[in-house]
Amino acid sequence: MLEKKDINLEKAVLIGVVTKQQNEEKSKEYLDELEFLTYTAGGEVVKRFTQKMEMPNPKTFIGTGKMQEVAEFIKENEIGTAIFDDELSAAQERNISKLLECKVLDRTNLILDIFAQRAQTSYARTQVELAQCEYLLPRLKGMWTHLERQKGGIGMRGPGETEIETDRRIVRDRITLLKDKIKNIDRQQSVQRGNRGQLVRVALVGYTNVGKSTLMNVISKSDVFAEDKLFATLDTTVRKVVIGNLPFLVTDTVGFIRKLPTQLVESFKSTLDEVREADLLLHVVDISHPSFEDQIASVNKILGEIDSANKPTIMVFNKIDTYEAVPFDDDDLIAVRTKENYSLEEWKKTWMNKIGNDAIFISALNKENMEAFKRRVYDEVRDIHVARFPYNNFLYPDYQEEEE
Ligand SMILES: Nc1nc2c(ncn2[C@@H]2O[C@H](COP(=O)(O)OP(=O)(O)OP(=O)(O)O)[C@@H](O)[C@H]2O)c(=O)[nH]1
Ligand SMILES: [Mg+2]
Repeated sequence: MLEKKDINLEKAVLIGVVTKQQNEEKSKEYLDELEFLTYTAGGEVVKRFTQKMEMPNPKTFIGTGKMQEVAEFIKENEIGTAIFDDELSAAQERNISKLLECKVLDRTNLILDIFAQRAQTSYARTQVELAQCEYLLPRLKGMWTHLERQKGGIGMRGPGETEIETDRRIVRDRITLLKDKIKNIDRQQSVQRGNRGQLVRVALVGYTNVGKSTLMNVISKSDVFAEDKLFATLDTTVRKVVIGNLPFLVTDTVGFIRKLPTQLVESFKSTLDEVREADLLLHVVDISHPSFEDQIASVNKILGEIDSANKPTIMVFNKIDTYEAVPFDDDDLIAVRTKENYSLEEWKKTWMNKIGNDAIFISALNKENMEAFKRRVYDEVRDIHVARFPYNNFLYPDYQEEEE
């Protein structure tokens, strides 16, 4: 078994950079998200360090002066973990560990660990372990080179090499085994999927924590786990839903995140098949989140990676109950009105207006606007259904409000 990194992060510091591509505001947003990830993993952020630089330092991520400052803070405040807001190379991790003398994690580590903690079924656990192995494999060499150097000299190179090779082989064998295991489960699942027949399939997709599972529970009267932490859902749930007299299947699945580690996208491929095989996507967005537009872009990018970018999609803007515009001071003649000052009505007139019918505004929590949502989904599902079974067209008249 692969050893799971023990993350008992009571006290952590975050370290990020401000670069040309990533201004102060963006950097703050990213660190906010990193803090939420840390909290989800079970940690508490005591302090954030940022440094302005052209680009991250290839040896130590941030500069040595700044690193000294971090090291002192860590010592004085008995910090157990330093978390970097990007993927560190093996060499960077090694160098930094020496300087900081505490556990050093990067964004990918953190996400992998949350997935490991949250995986409930053996299927999810297998997929996470595969991602961990894939993350580890290219780093094994780095883990050993400094030992080799210490041993050094003639005649010592052999054993060092052998150890790396042995370790690599163990991890590679494990990867093969895990892939086989996943393939077996996939085979069983595709049989199950075959049994579901020809019903239209709708998949809930979106950034993590936007309310997919909450919406799933509302429309299918089911009880999927929803929580105000990241990646509450790892396993896929499929429910049969009936609107009007029209039955279809709805899938709730894992949420996406900016820079989702590629190893995870790879190993969750079969979970994501549910999305790939769907007839219609409901792209759920948390409109109350300050960077919801970036989140939409991240989700679209991942949808592209799994060949699902061009599916019929309804944008579901959720959490309208907590949407709050930053108040704009009309008397301030210097201030420029920006997106964060937009009211919901102003937002609706932006690019959202262009997608017209395909934008729905709801609160899954308070069940606001659910009738409009149901009508829109019904119409779309009916069109797909009718195209598939032209002969029972007459069965599905236009949507009529359900009597409560
Ligand atoms: N205010 C408000 N909160 C909501 C709404 N919908 C969901 N939430 C809350 O948002 C948090 C996340 O909800 P989930 O349904 O778990 O989100 P998810 O998209 O399934 O998240 P992952 O499974 O982690 O990807 C929970 O605390 C919900 O109660 C809403 O319409 N308004
Ligand atoms: Mg969920």
